[in-house]
Amino acid sequence: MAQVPVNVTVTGAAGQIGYALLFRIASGQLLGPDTPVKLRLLEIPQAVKAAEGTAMELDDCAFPLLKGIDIFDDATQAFDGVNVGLLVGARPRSKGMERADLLEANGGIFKPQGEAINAGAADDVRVLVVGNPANTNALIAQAHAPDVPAERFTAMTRLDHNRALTQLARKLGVGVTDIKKMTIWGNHSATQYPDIFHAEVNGTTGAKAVDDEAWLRDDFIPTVAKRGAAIIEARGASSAASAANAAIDHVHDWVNGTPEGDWTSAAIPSDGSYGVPEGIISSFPVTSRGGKWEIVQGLEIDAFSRERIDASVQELVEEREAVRKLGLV
Ligand SMILES: NC(=O)c1ccc[n+]([C@@H]2O[C@H](COP(=O)([O-])OP(=O)(O)OC[C@H]3O[C@@H](n4cnc5c(N)ncnc54)[C@H](O)[C@@H]3O)[C@@H](O)[C@H]2O)c1
Ligand SMILES: O=C(O)C[C@H](O)C(=O)O
Repeated sequence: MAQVPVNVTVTGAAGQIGYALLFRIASGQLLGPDTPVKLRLLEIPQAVKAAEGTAMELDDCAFPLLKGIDIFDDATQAFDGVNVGLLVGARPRSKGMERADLLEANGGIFKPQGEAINAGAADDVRVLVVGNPANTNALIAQAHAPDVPAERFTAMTRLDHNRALTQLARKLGVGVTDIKKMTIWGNHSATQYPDIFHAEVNGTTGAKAVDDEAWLRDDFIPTVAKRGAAIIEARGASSAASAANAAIDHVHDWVNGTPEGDWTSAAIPSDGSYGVPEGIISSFPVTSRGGKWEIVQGLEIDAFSRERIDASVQELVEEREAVRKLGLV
């Protein structure tokens, strides 16, 4: 029997991440080679024409799995029947903008999108927020979708995870597939903490294999945490193909499961594990089984890691306070 297509809604579809993402979704890389998809693209009215151009190109690829493309400038319509929501479109920080202004501007996007998901999403909806500040935007959307299980709202730290894998692999002269159990903790921001104490590399830990605390502290952690800014500096635009790639990885693993003997990183609502206050959407080491993320339990956290996890989590708590004051959560 022919499979029913999965509805994938992508916001910010005419943006640079959207352009790198849509073709990979349509080719089957998001959900697998046997799963047909229908794309529902959401854009602001001024960018609908550009989204139409991208849709023409998608048509021209004749992807066997792509069963339809609809374009909207209205969130309620775009999220009607959505199974997978990729919330990419966001308001970037402009010159002179304070953090509270940025959070408020994004509240104007993620509140109505949360409401639209609540109103029309399919029962199995899964949401990945990519648009920055991703963790807190996810929290805002979640707050306005009370009928959707809270754990269906996640934010992307998979790009940070992948960046950390490459940096460590380079340092050790190994392949990225030789490294398992990398972890990103906290916020998708410069306070994030990439943790190699639990990473496994050819029978030892990442930290022991490196055996160089100065490199870890002064090179690895800041390189990973500030990589987004370094890309903007070099490219004159923020990361796009790598961000799209990470979004594909996140949803693919969420739906299909993480490999045995490994884990990944995703920002998911905290259940209080590792002293992270319940409810904030923070990055953890996670596995996915049966379509659900689970936080890896029982890891020993030493003082070096504790300090860094706490700092990033504190930033998330402050962002939650700020959006609470704005009445957004
Ligand atoms: N979490 C991560 O790892 C990560 C990595 C890279 C970029 N990002 C973030 O992803 C976001 C998108 O990046 P980009 O490079 O594609 O930006 P972009 O400016 O190229 O595209 C954003 C698109 O979103 C659209 N948009 C704005 N408001 C919208 C709304 N209310 N509904 C629907 N669409 C809307 C815009 O019209 C634009 O086409 C940014 O916030 C960026 O900071 C996150
Ligand atoms: O868009 C940004 O500010 C950077 C982005 O989040 C990234 O990590 O590449």
